[in-house]
Amino acid sequence: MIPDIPNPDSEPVSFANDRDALSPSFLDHLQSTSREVHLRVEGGRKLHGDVTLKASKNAAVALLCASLLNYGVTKFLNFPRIEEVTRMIEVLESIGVKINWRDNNTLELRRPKKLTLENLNEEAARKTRSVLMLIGPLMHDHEEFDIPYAGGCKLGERTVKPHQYALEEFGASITATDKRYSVKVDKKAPGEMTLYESGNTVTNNTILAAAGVVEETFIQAASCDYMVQDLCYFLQKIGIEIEGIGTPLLRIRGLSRIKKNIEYSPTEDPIEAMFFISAAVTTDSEITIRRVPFRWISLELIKLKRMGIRYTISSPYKAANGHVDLADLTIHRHEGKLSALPDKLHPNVWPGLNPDNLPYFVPIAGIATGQTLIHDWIYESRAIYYAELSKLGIKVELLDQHRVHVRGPSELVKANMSCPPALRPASLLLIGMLAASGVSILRNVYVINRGYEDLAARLNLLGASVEVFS
Ligand SMILES: CC(=O)N[C@H]1[C@@H](OP(=O)(O)OP(=O)(O)OC[C@H]2O[C@@H](n3ccc(=O)[nH]c3=O)[C@H](O)[C@@H]2O)O[C@H](CO)[C@@H](O)[C@@H]1O
Ligand SMILES: C=C(OP(=O)(O)O)C(=O)O
Repeated sequence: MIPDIPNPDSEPVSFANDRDALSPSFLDHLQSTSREVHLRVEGGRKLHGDVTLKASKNAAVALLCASLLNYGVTKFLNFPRIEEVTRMIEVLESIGVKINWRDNNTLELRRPKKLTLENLNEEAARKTRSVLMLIGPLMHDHEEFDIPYAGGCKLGERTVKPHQYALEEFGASITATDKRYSVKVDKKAPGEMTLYESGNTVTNNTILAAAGVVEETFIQAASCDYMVQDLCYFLQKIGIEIEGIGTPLLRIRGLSRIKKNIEYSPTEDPIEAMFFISAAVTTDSEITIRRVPFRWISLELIKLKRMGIRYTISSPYKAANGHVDLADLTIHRHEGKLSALPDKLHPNVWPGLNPDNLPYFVPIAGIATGQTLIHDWIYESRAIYYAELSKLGIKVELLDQHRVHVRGPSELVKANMSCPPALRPASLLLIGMLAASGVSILRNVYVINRGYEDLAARLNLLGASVEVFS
């Protein structure tokens, strides 16, 4: 019988009505971090010039967990210096991994023979959902261990069941005791298995478990999203056989021990690309975004084109990992000639519209003529945060906890606001503030810094005026 394990994210998000959900005191209450860094945004400026994308948070955290499989030196190039990576580094260092930044974006890691799991930094671990992906690699050399409840964006209930069910196939039994997952391992090879959900972190966890099994594992209903592909390319480089990358059917033949000195460059972030696209469109600016993994946002680009956004794409070239096609994307000015899509916008697992890119359509819809229905079915309460944009003048009507109507065109106005405890919704406020004339204040931006490196400086190079203060 499968033990029922509680989900830490099932706790706090239940809203009596929209007004409760949007009140500043409620948001302040939800804000969990003590690192108080704020932004002062002088908005209403046109952006210009070009910006180069960084690698993604979501591949980076999976790669950090994967580095535990390697007893040699793992060197990651082009690695993002973001809060989420810092939290995972704190966790890995606390269990004995030697980690150094060799230069600004080169990270070197070497695990010890024996990890000191009893010293695991719980405070850092509880701030990220990615610690769940430690279970897959740790299963290979530990029969019993604990992982604290995972954190991450607060978006309503986020299930951990798929992780439990998938890892059970490899012989892990996971129970919850005192805000921790206790894992007991009696290792076995599942052969063929099907994931309970095609989630990204669960797919990565399963791949990391399969990477230590010498028999072939055939995984069905795998996520084929970008961070899964990046993880697979890294694992291939350290000697794991993987077939089916970019498809829901993965065949993996692992190794019992890996000791290699290896270098790997994760791919540029398709979600950061969408952040800059949304910033350019909302401020009606022309900018060039360099190193865009454009095939990972092809559906997003088609939707934008149908709304009237004009863009040009350079000839493709390869990412540093030699696998992913990149191009430079120029977003042209629309001069107010955008129209709402007649059909609803909704996310899906790849190759659908990326769940983390959906939010960036809210400000865009806000300046387009007409009404857009945005249906965020993936998360239980992320749509509630979209209504925060109404404080910046965008007409967002919350229909229920998953759906909003956005009516445009709107004139954006300055505001003084706190970040909600979710990365993409918080970054929407920054986009709105860039477009609103006058000085806006965005308080406590830790949640944005979880996923984007040096955003204020990079926006300022594009002609924005964003000052960081604490
Ligand atoms: C570190 C990392 O990579 N985080 C990403 C990852 O989180 P992660 O993979 O952890 O996402 P979750 O497991 O929380 O899944 C997100 C939501 O989608 C639902 N769901 C997912 C798959 C599915 O086939 N059916 C389904 O209903 C889940 O029940 C959950 O409510 O994927 C999310 C969805 O793209 C992204 O927002 C996160 O940025
Ligand atoms: C939901 C997100 O992240 P996480 O899974 O790390 O909470 C996100 O990156 O938008």
